Amino acid sequence: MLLISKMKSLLSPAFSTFSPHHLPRIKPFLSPPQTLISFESKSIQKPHQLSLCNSFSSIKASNSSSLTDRGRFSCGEIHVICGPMFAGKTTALLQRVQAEMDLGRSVMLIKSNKDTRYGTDSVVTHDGTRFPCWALPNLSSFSQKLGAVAYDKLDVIGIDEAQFFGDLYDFCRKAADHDGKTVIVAGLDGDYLRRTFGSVLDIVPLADSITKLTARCDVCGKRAHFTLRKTEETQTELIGGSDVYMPVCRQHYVSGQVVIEATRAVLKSQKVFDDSYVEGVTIANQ
Ligand SMILES: Nc1ncnc2c1ncn2[C@@H]1O[C@H](COP(=O)(O)OP(=O)(O)O)[C@@H](O)[C@H]1O
Ligand SMILES: Cc1cn([C@H]2C[C@H](O)[C@@H](COP(=O)(O)O)O2)c(=O)[nH]c1=O
Ligand SMILES: [Zn+2]
Repeated sequence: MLLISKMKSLLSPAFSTFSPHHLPRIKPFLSPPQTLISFESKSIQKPHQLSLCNSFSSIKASNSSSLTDRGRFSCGEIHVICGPMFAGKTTALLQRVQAEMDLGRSVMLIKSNKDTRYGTDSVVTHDGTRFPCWALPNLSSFSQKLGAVAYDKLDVIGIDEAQFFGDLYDFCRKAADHDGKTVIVAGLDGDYLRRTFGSVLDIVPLADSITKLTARCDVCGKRAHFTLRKTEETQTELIGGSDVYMPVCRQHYVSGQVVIEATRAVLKSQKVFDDSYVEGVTIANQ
């Protein structure tokens, strides 16, 4: 009974779901990443966090690595923004990050260094809005690169192109559960074949909220849930924009895949033919 009543006292009101539509429009930033960290800013504890945090504060007090240098344990959160390409995932991430900054929270943005389309110092949306970031090969290097003191003072970590980070699960779990960070993750849930992409879906069980956004089908204008690859390449990871990919509805994904797979097959058999022709010519010339 005691245990049940203690558990009840730990339960806070239901978490509100993050909806990017309720967030203010962001202003583009052109300053270097360091300016995103406001060391003077106070971390804001939302009411729904208080009972849980306070209940654990005595346990956490014995574990100095769980305490911020502001002298108290702060609960973290994980919010996932997923969907196909061109759905506005990066836009929503930047809006959320801007909203956190407006609340005086210190923020840093990370993206994968695999995507160098717009350089390595900014997250850039498809319509050109920019925000300074660090481009990293993995997430585990982040706190070390930032340094323990700066990491401790950081409230919010935004991650773009999350599908490219193999260590996403471990990073998010530690950052939210142990280090008290709010982690906002944007990434593709599926690849061009609609297979799960990287670890984005693995963090769903860890998350406070999941937002799946949709784009507009490039063919018919209906809601697009999928990304069609227009080229013959078949590797999972292939950096590109509208030159390589288009957002499509289910109907146009299915019909588009038929056409593209047939084209890929023709190009492949053509390549086999060309290669054997070149080989034959080479042998004949020897
Ligand atoms: N088919 C498209 N090709 C190019 N740009 C598009 C297309 N559809 C939408 N966009 C633009 O992309 C913006 C969303 O960009 P972004 O937030 O970077 O999306 P995501 O991160 O989901 O790929 C939209 O506001 C729109 O201006
Ligand atoms: C579908 C798909 C996409 N990619 C790459 C293409 C882009 O570089 C990024 C997605 O960027 P966005 O911000 O979501 O527009 O991922 C890939 O490598 N493989 C795929 O199957
Ligand atoms: Zn369509």
